[in-house]
Parts: sequence; C-alpha cells; structure tokens
Amino acid sequence: MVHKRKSEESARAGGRRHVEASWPGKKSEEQLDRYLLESPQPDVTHTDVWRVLRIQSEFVSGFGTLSSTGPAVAVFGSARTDPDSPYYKQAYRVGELLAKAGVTTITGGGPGTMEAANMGSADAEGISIGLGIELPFETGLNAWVNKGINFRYFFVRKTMFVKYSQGFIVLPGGFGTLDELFEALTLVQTQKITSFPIVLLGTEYWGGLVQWLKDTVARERCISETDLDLFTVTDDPDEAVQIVLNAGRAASRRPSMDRS
Ligand SMILES: C/C(=C\CNc1ncnc2c1ncn2[C@@H]1O[C@H](COP(=O)(O)O)[C@@H](O)[C@H]1O)CO
Repeated sequence: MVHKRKSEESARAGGRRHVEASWPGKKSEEQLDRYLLESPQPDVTHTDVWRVLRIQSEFVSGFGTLSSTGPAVAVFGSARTDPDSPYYKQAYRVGELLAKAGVTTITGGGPGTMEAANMGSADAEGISIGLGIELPFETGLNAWVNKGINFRYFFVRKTMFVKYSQGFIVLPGGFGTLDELFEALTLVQTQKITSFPIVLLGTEYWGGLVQWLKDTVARERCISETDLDLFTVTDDPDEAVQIVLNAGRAASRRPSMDRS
C-alpha cells in the first residue's frame, strides 16, 4: 500500500514543489486557443500570428526549466486510475524504482497514474517532475510533483516529454495515454528519435491492441513486422524499469543521441 498521507505531507511541508510557469488563462483566451486548432476564420487569423510568440515562449520556458534535468523516464497512464487499482500501485512502484536508480520521473502532473508515479518517486526522495496541461476543467498539478510546469499547448508539452526522457513506460490509459504512446512510436519508427525504449505495462490491458496491430495493422502492411519490436509488453514494473534503464545505458555509450 502506498503512503499517500505521509508523502503528501512531505511534499507539501518540504515546500519542494517548484512551479516554474503557469498561465491562469481567461475564458476568452482559452477560446482563442481553441480557434487556433480550428479552420482559419477571418476575424481571428491575425491573432494566430501573434499566438506563435506565445507558443515560442512556452518552448523557451520549458527548455529553460528542464535543461538541467538529469537522466529521466516519462511515465504515462490514465488520469482516472483509482488509488485502489493495481495499476496505481504499479505506477507507484515504477516511480519508486526510478528514484532509487537516481532517475527522474516525468509525468503529466495530473491525477491517477501520474499522481502514483510522482508519489513513488517523491517518497523515495527522487526528483518528481510534472508537465501539467491547462484544461477547461482545472485539475492542477498533483501534490507529489516537486518540479512542475503548466503548459497551454499539448504539442509543446509532448516535445518536452520526448526531449527530456530516455524512454517511456506506459500504463493503461485512454486517449491521452494512447496519444503519447503513438507519438513516441511514430518518432521511433520514422527515426526522428533513436535508442528510445517504450514499455507497455499490463499485458491484459494492452493485449487487444497489440493483437490488432499484429493481425490487422501489420498484416495490411500499414506497419512493418519489425515495427512490432519497437515496444515491449510486461506485467512487471521492475522489468519495465530495467528495460528502460538498460537501453539508456546502451545509448549513452553511443556517440550521439540528439533529439533537438
Ligand atoms: C480527466 C481528469 C483530469 C485530466 N488531467 C490531466 N492532467 C494532466 N495530464 C493529463 C490529464 N488528462 C490527461 N492527461 C495526459 O494524458 C494522459 C492521460 O490521459 P488519459 O486519457 O486519462 O489516458 C496522461 O499521461 C497525461 O499526460 C480527471 O479525471
């Protein structure tokens, strides 16, 4: 069982959380952000141009805050995972193991799986980063993040996950988790990033998707058979962490791993 109260107190009392950048965002601003992703409309097109500066500043702020990040692994999974769920406990264990190995845990900074991984890391005295996202329904960073940033743009935030982590461990999740998983798979498949381990934790949960990738996606030649080797599936958090750490060590012996 995880020690939620103890760790909440230690995270809060120690004042270790450091939220670097946050944009509270008025409603009208949020609406304009939504327009950015919609088809061009005459009355807001000119604001898109100015919005680029806002996007740019989010990149600058993210790079600035995270540039000192040491070895790190990103942990993903459902925002809705209940503390009683076995997935929650697994995420906690992943964070704990990473911290014990001297590796930073990076999550989306939200509830559920993210909270569990951040808690496991914080309880083991690790560096526990949360890359939060501004949402119409505000959830805020969880209490176990000791270094946090709030992003407005998902695509800026996703760049940070890839740039500052050595691999992804992905627990059961919904659209958000699948988005993060498939972004990484696409980047590795297209060799935009190399030596990037991706581990799926939960054979039962991921089994159907993996089978579909094999039986339909690969068979229809929408991916190649070798693309199925770009990820590993396990039920063991220790093995998941080991796979990512071993791959990281192997990569660090190679001359270049530039993800800029
Ligand atoms: C839905 C709820 C809260 C949402 N809060 C989030 N905070 C931070 N990051 C989030 C949040 N929701 C999704 N994410 C990102 O996507 C992944 C989880 O998405 P899923 O659809 O739940 O699988 C996660 O890894 C985050 O990076 C309150 O229930």
